Amino acid sequence: MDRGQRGEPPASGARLPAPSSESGRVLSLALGAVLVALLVLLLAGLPSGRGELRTAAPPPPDAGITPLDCQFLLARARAEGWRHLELPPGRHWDGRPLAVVAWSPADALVVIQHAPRVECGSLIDARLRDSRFNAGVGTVLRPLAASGKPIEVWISPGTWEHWAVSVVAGDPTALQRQDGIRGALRIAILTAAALLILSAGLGSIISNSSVFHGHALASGLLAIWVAELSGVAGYPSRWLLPPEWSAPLGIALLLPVVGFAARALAEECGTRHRWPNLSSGLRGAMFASLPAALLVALAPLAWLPTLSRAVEAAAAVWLLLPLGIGLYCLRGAPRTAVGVVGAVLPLCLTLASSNWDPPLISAFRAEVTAATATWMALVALLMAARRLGIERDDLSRLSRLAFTDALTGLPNRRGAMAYLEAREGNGPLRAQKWVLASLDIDHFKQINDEFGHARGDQALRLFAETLRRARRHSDLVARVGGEEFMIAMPDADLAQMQRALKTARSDLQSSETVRSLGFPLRFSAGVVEQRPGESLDDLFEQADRALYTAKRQGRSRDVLREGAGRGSDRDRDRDRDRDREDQART
Ligand SMILES: Nc1nc2c(ncn2[C@@H]2O[C@H](COP(=O)(O)OP(=O)(O)OP(=O)(O)O)[C@@H](O)[C@H]2O)c(=O)[nH]1
Repeated sequence: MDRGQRGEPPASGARLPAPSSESGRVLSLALGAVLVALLVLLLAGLPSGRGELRTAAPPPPDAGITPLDCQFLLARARAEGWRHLELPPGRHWDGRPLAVVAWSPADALVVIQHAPRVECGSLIDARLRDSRFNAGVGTVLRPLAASGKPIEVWISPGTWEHWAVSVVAGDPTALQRQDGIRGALRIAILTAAALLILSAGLGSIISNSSVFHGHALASGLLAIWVAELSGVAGYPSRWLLPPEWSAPLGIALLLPVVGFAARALAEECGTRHRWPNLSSGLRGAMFASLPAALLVALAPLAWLPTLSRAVEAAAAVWLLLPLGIGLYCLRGAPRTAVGVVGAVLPLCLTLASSNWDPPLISAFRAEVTAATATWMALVALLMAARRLGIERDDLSRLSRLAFTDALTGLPNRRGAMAYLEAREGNGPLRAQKWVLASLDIDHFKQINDEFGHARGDQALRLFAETLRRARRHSDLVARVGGEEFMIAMPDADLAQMQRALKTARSDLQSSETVRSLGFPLRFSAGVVEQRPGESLDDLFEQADRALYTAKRQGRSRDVLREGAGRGSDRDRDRDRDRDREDQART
């Protein structure tokens, strides 16, 4: 018998198995809800298919719109040499009503002139000036087919110059529809970003993991960036940041958004283990993106056009890293690789396309950029939730293994202690009192020596099975040492324990399987009932002492504890010596 272990206090570091991937599941559900909400919003935001033309309405009186002197602006545009476009007759108009709309994520003044009519507005408050167009400065003209004069559009130099203001002319109904889609898209993307913050925040609270804290912060920055980029931050009046911050932040926040996602996605491919230096570099770049964004936001306005190009180029190149890492891990972890590449590629292409401006992206540039960045953040969060779920499951499996005895499948000493400690707390499973039996197979060494270790193992398994059958459903049976077992009965009395032990003994005697082992399987037991105020440590020690007594008295019996006090070390040493003598005689 491995007695040394008997008197030890329960392992204080014993932990219950970790919870399963609950937080991962909650997050997946939350993100699923994000996608559904997006779809619903998009459908609800689309203009109706009846093709009705929205009519112009005066701006609401409380909108704070200062009237613009369009003639003055026209003179200024000519004098300052604003960007000038001409829509000549014939190709663009033929006498039917014609809509002309200018839009851009950045603010700019737009003057639309078809002599003698002049319309003007700024892109920021355009939607308040003309209710027919929500996402840009527009007007509806009815130019005479015979008129030889072109429609002229003047655009002031903007802060995001390479995001050229798009000017479209055509059927008013079609253009209003496009304008409606644009507005719906902007709101849907912003809603997705807001829901991302909620999901990541929820993940932070549930898991208390730094991974989700980071995602929550990045989602917050993403939402501000999307709101500014899409112009939703100025609708119906500015609600997020003062207008002078719109362009600087719309440019600068791309850096941390990309920096965080690049690092998070690269980590999904196990970068930290494979290329620790690269991982540290990405981490450093992620943190550096915050002060870099601040510097860009504080830079003089005149620098912004150049900085805007530089930021987008840097972001596109930066994203090549997770893209490359994702492609590299295609072989080892194809699912993760598809996730990483699928997350990064759309934004990468969108940013890179600013150099050749394909028409579709050009027309919806702000929306496509915001949507692809939100998509990247969404997939990064989903992947993190999935990975954390898998890690938790693995941990849970590992701790189950650590708490279980491999030979018999019973809880081991650590598992038993964790279980008993958990039931000592104030939870609903709290037991008022325990009855404990310490069991030890008699002369097991002899069995091993005579019949071999394999037969010994078989005997241990049979013994465990017999105890399992003899216990009540609520009782704990554990293998706490080599041939040492334990039965713990919550809220029971001594008689119940004695009955269970009696059942086990008679089962062992009558069992054909045990007989086939070729030797009898007997055990000794020390039984104790917990007294008020008695700790589990004390209870174990008392059960231990009772077991020694049972061994000393000739084995194959149960001994209830005698007296209430704890035995002295001298008593125990004396018992041990006597026991050794017994063994030698046997
Ligand atoms: N087959 C097998 N034997 C084990 C296992 N774990 C411990 N043992 C053996 O169990 C025996 C325990 O011997 P002792 O502690 O001397 O106890 P005992 O022979 O049962 O004597 P008493 O307890 O006094 O009746 C040792 O020979 C150990 O090698 C196991 O997993 N499988």
